[in-house]
Amino acid sequence: METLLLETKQLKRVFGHGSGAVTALQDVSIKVPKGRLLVLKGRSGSGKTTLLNLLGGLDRPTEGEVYFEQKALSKMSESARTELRRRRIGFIFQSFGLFPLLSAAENVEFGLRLAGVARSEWKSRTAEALELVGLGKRGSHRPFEMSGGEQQRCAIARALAARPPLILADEPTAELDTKTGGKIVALFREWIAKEGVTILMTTHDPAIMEAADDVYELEDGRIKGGNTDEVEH
Ligand SMILES: Nc1ncnc2c1ncn2[C@@H]1O[C@H](COP(=O)(O)OP(=O)(O)OP(=O)(O)O)[C@@H](O)[C@H]1O
Repeated sequence: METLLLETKQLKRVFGHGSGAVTALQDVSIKVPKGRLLVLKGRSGSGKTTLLNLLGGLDRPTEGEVYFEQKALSKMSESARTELRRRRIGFIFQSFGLFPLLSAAENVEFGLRLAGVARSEWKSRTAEALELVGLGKRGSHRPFEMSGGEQQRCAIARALAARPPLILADEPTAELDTKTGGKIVALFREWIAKEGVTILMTTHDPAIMEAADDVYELEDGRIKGGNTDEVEH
C-alpha cells in the first residue's frame, strides 16, 4: 500500500447563488499517492484552477472534503491551514506571486523564510534552486528585469527550494518555449525521484502529459471517466 498524500471525497464547489449559480466542480474524488507527477487537463472553464485552489486550502468546497496526509482541511483551524500552506505546499500560480521589489534570490529566500527553513540553509538552497531552473546568473535581478518565462522559472525555483511534500502548479510551463518547458518537466521528475515530492500541475501540452504518471481530465467540473477511487496505484 502506498501512502496517500492527498485525497478528496465528493468535492463540489458552487460559485454564486440562485439562478446565477455556477457549479465549477462536482463529484471529484481522487487519491494522490506520494512521489508522483500528475497532470490535470481540461478545457478552459472546466474547473482546473478551482480544484487546485481547493487542494491547496486557498478556497473551501461547498460540499465534500480534502484530506492532506489523512487530515481533513475543514477540521483544521485557520492558523493550522495557513501553516500547512506555508510549510507543506508549494504554489506555482499563473500570476507567479513574486514580490516586485525583491530580487530573484530574495524572492526564493523569502519563500524559505515563510516555509520555516533554517536561515543557515537559505543561501545554499536558493543558489541550488536558481541554478536548477537556469537562473543561476539572474539572482540579483528583480521581476521587472526578467522575461515572463524567467519570472515563471523563479516561481518554480521558490517552490522547489522549500522542498514541500506537495507542489501545486497552474500551467507552470505556459510562458516557456517547448525546449525549456521540457527541461522543467525533466527537472520535476528528478526532484520527485530525489525528494519524494508530489507535483500536481495543469497543462495543455501533450508532451508533458506523456511524462506524467497519471492524467486527470476535467470536463464541466467532473473528473472524466469517473474518479480514481477504484484505480490501483
Ligand atoms: N470566483 C468565481 N466566481 C464565479 N465563477 C467562478 C469563479 N471562479 C471560477 N468560476 C467559474 O467556474 C468555472 C471553472 O473555472 P476555473 O477557473 O476553475 O477553470 P479552468 O479549467 O481553470 O480554466 P482555465 O483553463 O481557463 O484557467 C468557470 O465556469 C468559471 O467561470
